[in-house]
Amino acid sequence: MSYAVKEIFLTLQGEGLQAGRAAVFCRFAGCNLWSGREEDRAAAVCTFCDTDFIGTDGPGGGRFGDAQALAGAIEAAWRGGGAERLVVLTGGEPFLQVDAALTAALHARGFRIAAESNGTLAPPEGIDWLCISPKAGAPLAVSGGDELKLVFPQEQAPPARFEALDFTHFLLQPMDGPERDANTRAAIAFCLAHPRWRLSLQTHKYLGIP
Ligand SMILES: C[S@@+](CC[C@H](N)C(=O)[O-])C[C@H]1O[C@@H](n2cnc3c(N)ncnc32)[C@H](O)[C@@H]1O
Ligand SMILES: Nc1nc2[nH]cc(C(=O)O)c2c(=O)[nH]1
Ligand code: SF4
Ligand SMILES: [Mg+2]
Repeated sequence: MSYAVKEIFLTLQGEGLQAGRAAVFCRFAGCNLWSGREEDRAAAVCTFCDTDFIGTDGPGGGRFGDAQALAGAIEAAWRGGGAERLVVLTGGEPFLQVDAALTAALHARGFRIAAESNGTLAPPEGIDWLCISPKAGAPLAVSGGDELKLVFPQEQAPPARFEALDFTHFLLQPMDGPERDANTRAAIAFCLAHPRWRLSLQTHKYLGIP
C-alpha cells in the first residue's frame, strides 16, 4: 500500500480532550465527503470544511511507497524522546488510506496513535485514540470510540442523535466560518444546559499555530 500525504507537521493538538499535547500531525490527501475544490463545496456532503487536503504538496507531504517509509517520516518530525510519542492521523479522511501495516509500523516506533475521522469508514486495527466527527447527511459506520466531536450547529445533526452511542466523551466544536462567534456562544449555552457535552475549541486557531 502506498500513501498520499498532504503534510506532516509537529504542533500541539488543538482540539478535543487531548488539546495541548505535542503531536506529529499526518494529514492524508483526499476525502470521501468533499473533493476539496471550492466549486464543489455547495454540493458536497460536508460543506463547512476548514482544511486544504488536496494533493501532496504541503510541508513534509508526498507519496510514501510503504508503511515503513511513512512511519519513518513521521518519526523524523518528532522532537522529544521516546516516551510520549503521539501521532494524529487526519486529513482529509484518514481511513481511506490508514491500514494495519501503518499502525504496526508506528507502534514499532513507539507512537501512540490518535485519529480524526468523519465516521463513515471502519477504523483500521491499532488506533489508540479514536475521535469521530459525524457529518449531517453521511451515514455513521462507527458506533463507539474515545471522543465524539460534533461540529455545532448542524441543522440535520442535533447532538441528541448521538447520545446513545458508545463514546467516552461527547464534545461540541463551534463551526468555524463567518458565524464562529455566534456558533461559539450557542455551543456554550448548549453545554450549560446539557452537561454531558463539553466544549471543544480549536485552540490552535486562537494561538496562531498550525
Ligand atoms: C479537517 S477534519 C479531518 C478529519 C475527518 N475528515 C473529519 O471530518 O473528522 C478535522 C476536524 O476538523 C473539524 N472541522 C472541519 N471543519 C470545521 C469547521 N469549519 N469548524 C470546526 N471544526 C471543523 C472536523 O469536524 C474534524 O473534527
Ligand atoms: N493544532 C491542530 N490541532 C488539530 N486537531 C485536529 C486537527 C485536524 O485538522 O484534524 C488539527 C489541526 O489542523 N491543527
Ligand atoms: S469530512 Fe473532514 S476532511 Fe472531509 S470535508 Fe468534512 S471536515 Fe473536511
Ligand atoms: Mg484542522
